[in-house]
Amino acid sequence: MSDGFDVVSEAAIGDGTATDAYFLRTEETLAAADRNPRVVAEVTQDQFPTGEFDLLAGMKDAARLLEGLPVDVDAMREGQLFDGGPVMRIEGDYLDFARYETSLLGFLSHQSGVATAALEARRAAPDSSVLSFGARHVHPAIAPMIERGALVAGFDGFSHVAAGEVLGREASGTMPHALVIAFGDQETAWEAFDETVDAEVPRIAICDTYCDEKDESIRAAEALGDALDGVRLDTTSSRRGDFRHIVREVRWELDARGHDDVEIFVSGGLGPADLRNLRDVADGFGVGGHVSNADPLDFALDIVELDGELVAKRGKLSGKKEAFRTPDGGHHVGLADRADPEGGEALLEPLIRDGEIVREFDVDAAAERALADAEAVGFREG
Ligand SMILES: O=P(O)(O)OC[C@H]1C[C@H](OP(=O)(O)OP(=O)(O)O)[C@H](O)[C@@H]1O
Ligand SMILES: [Zn+2]
Repeated sequence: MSDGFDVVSEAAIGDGTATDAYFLRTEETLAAADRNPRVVAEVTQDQFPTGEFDLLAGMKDAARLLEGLPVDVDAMREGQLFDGGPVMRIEGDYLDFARYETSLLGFLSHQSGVATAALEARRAAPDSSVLSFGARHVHPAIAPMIERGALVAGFDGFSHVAAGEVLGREASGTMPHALVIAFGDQETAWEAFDETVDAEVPRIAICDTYCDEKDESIRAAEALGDALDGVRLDTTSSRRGDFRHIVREVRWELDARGHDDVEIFVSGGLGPADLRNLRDVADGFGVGGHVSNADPLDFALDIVELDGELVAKRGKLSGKKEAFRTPDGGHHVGLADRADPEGGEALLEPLIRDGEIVREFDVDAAAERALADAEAVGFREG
């Protein structure tokens, strides 16, 4: 039992002991029978298209996990939207990768679920600044995964500092209600923040701690003057009412007093519908739980060829398959050794050859792909 935090180590993930016990028993049993068949195994969520697209993420860690194993892997690129069929295909001797199934599916399922939810929010306010704020809702060890999933979906930033160190990005944010409470009043807290925090950090005052949002926003503008970059309204649900009307009132009162340049950021329980409702009156959003609490997707790993023979358990499709994207944004599944009758392009590309990763990973490129593909397929519109 560890005397540190109850988190799985990178070493356990890397050596494959971050796995379900039955895979180690499977290894033992096959090895004792001297069986180690050559297989093709596919990572799939739905065997056939369902009409609903999801966003693929988590591929960097998945590739890192399989790196060095004597397998060949083909996979879709991160940022690809998909609807049915394989997102990854592994070819090799089964015992060379069997134990990695648990972490492989965990890496892909969780970050893809997060990225898919983040894409819903991103597309709800395409011209606004949208930050991932939800790290507090989840186990700290997975904060980098959450924040990376948000970046793959095109989010503008995130709040978790240590995740930023892992991802090589600066975390950002505003100020908590605790700062106002700890100083005893709003002006003292706002002024202390302005006097203390690095000048590069935007001055965005939380303006809903004790008084009405209009009142505190005007006071923040009067207290900080030109130093104020924005106000954040995080109106608690018991007071929220018509949040859109509140934001418009604050905008009106700031502009009426010459503070047109003070931006309005909103946060607190926001989902895609809220962003659609507020995107023309607010300048930016902090989205937490909608992204961080997203359900993982439901990927499974299935053996579909065994020593060259077609195999599949009930409910799955045998044979090496391909996912195709047709020019009209359609997505369908076919056998990999046959041309696509509808002229679609194959989406799986080399990821690992002889144990070596043959692909770069870039979240900005993934985000570009995600936003373009979401447009092409009409991702969850309306
Ligand atoms: O609701 P979500 O979308 O999950 O986003 C997390 C909320 C919670 C938190 O507010 P508070 O709990 O008031 O904390 P703070 O004072 O730090 O803003 C933060 O400011 C976000 O608004
Ligand atoms: Zn708060």
